[in-house]
Amino acid sequence: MSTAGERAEVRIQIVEDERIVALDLKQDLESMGYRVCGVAASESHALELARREPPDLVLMDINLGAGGDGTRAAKRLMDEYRVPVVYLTAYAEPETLKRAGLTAPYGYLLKPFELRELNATIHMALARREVERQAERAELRYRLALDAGRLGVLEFGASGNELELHGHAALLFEQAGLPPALTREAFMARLDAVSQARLGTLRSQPGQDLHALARWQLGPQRQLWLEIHARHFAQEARIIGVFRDVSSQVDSEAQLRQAAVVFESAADAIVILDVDGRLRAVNPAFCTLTGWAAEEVLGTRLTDILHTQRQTDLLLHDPHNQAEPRHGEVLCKRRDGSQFPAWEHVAPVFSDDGRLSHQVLSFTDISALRRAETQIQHLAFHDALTGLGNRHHMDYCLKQFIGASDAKPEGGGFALCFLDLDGFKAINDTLGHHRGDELLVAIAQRLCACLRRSDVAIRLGGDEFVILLSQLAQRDALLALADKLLAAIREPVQLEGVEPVSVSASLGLALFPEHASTADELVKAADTAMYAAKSAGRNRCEIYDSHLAARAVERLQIEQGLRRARVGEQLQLHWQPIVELASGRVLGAEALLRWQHPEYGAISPERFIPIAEESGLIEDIGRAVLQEACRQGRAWLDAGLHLERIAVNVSARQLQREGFVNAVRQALLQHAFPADRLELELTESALQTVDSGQRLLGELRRLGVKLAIDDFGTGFSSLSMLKYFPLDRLKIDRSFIRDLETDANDQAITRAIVALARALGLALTAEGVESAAQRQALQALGVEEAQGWLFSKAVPAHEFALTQLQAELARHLH
Ligand SMILES: Nc1nc2c(ncn2[C@@H]2O[C@H](COP(=O)(O)O[C@H]3[C@@H](O)[C@H](n4cnc5c(=O)[nH]c(N)nc54)O[C@@H]3COP(=O)(O)O)[C@@H](O)[C@H]2O)c(=O)[nH]1
Repeated sequence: MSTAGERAEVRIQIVEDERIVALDLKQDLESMGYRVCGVAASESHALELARREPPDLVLMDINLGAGGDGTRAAKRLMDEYRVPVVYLTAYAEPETLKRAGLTAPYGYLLKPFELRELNATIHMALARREVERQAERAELRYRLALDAGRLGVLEFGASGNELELHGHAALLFEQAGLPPALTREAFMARLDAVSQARLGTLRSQPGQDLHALARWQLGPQRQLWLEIHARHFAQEARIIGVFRDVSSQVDSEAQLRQAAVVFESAADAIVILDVDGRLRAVNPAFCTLTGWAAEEVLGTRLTDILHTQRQTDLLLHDPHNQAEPRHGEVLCKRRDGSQFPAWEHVAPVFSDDGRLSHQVLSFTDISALRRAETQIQHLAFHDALTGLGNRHHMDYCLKQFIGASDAKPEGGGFALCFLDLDGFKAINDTLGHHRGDELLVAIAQRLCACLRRSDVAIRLGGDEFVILLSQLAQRDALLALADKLLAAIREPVQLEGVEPVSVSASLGLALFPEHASTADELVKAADTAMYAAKSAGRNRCEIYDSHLAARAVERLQIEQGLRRARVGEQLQLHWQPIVELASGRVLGAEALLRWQHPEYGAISPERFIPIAEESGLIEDIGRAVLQEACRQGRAWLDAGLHLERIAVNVSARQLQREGFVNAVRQALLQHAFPADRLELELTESALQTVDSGQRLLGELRRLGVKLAIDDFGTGFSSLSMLKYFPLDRLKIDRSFIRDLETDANDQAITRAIVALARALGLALTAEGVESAAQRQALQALGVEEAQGWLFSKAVPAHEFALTQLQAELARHLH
């Protein structure tokens, strides 16, 4: 732009409808050193010239005749091209002056004027325009600053309630749904209390500045953070402030602070790597986990200090695969060289231009997890008590053994030994589960001591063990090992706080592939053989053969049949008389159970009673036997058959069952049978298995029933039990009676039992008397009562009653 001092530069446009006047004026101007850049005679021409080359000033005639209105042209030139206009006119009446005044002209010269007046007016106009231009530029800079900083401006008086808002303030209020025109109070009401107070105080502090970070309530759920810088301009008595929305900045800072806390206090190690893989920051957890101090590792490469070079570790840190977050297990090493497994997460950080700038790596030590997994794995495959393998382990090993055997048809066989402890339940029940567990652990150790490394010992549960014997298909070798195992198990075991105990075991052996083609078949075959060993008297080993399988099937059939059989139906009580030897009088009768199977006919109690005991069915059967015996006893009494007693066998399982005493009481009450005419026969071994035998027998005694020890002399119990248990009678086992007339030992034992019974005040009955010689021998030894086939086998109740009544009748007749 030209200035008045540099006239050659000042471009002036003339707008004059009278051509002569215009030319004169042009000459005058040029003579004064101005450049006339255009002469127009009309409104439109003037605008067209200005559009082509905007002048520094326009000298405008107001009345352009047909060319239009000079004031209208002046207004458009100012508005559209920011060109200052000076009116040169002959008119000065009020209406013209008013119209011209509305266009805010830069000068108004009445024609005729002198050139020096014109020159001075031009000078003043240009000078004013220059000042305005500077103000406009300042305004632009101010606008630009407001825009760039997204600043709002607020202005209010030291008194009063009006508020002016400029800049980006309006945008804010638009967001809040507020009208752009707000009162000062409405604005202040949304500020937090502290900022409200400070801004309020500023009104009474001319010349003071305020810088505040204020919370401004935008809506019920939303608030903005405003950074406000305000000043009290004393002269204007106004407060003007600029403010900007710094909410996202405040939020970011809060997030940064939170992130810093997370970084510092996280339990996971966190490492920040630059693009070269060098450590730029580590958190305290990193130092704790690895043993490195931060200053020792910053700047080093991660691979130099932390990771072992496993394949998975390398994959996680592949430089060609860094754009995606990734995680995986890695093996880390500590400062001292020790290693630990870790779960690592790597996340890339990108700069604004999308380039990878850093990587954030976090990891956590998963040693404890891995240890727990190993432990769980071990627990899943091992017995927690003994440490031997469990059923899963057996299944797994059997698969392996069978696979190896199939791969090597010649000589690849192996054996499976099924082992069940004899009498373990009694020990568990009498000494308690802790001692039972101790015993199992000791047995497991002994088994292992007998085995080779390639054999596998398993505890299936309870007192059942399985041993897989690799490449051992020779029967001799197997039996030798079985003997070794049996001997090892028999050795007394010292348990804590009690006398040493001895158990035996029953072993069943089956060979693969000789006896089975699958794992299940093999286990079943060995189980069958083990049962055979148990049935054959325990403490022995049986090798599987097909007969055993047949017996096992038979056993199963008996068990199934027993489940259906009922006392009084298929199961009937037979009665064997108990005789006074001197007179031959029948004193009583022993109830003996008989089973008439609808398909297989009569099944011996020696066969089905042990199965009923093993399966637990004896508990219900025994209860029914008691009921039936009492019912029958009552019926005989009512019929005039006055037996001194009836004897009923009671098995160990019945005694162990809770409520046995009640069951006896109920049977007696239900059938109104006198308690003192009922004698319960218990074996020595049954007594040993009952936890509190003394108490139990005491309760039975208090009911009034009699108690006899059956098969006396065959059990393992000590004689001291005779002293402790409240007994009434001993029944000499028939094994001592069989050869009594000829065998001096049997005589000596029987004599000793007679003496013992007398000394303890116990009654005595001999069992299994088959011959008159045996009867005499017993009488000679002082035995007064007996039973046996010599007198009668066990017979049905009606037959027994008939015989007794006939005998009584005969006695009466004599
Ligand atoms: N818990 C229960 N056990 C019972 C019950 N009924 C029987 N049993 C027990 O079954 C075993 C076998 O009994 P069984 O085949 O009846 O044998 C008994 C007699 O028949 C037999 N006996 C009797 N006299 C003679 C004889 O002169 N010679 C000879 N060879 N045998 C004879 O002895 C058995 C009597 O046994 P015991 O009980 O020991 O007196 C047997 O153990 C029965 O106890 C029942 O209801 N419950």
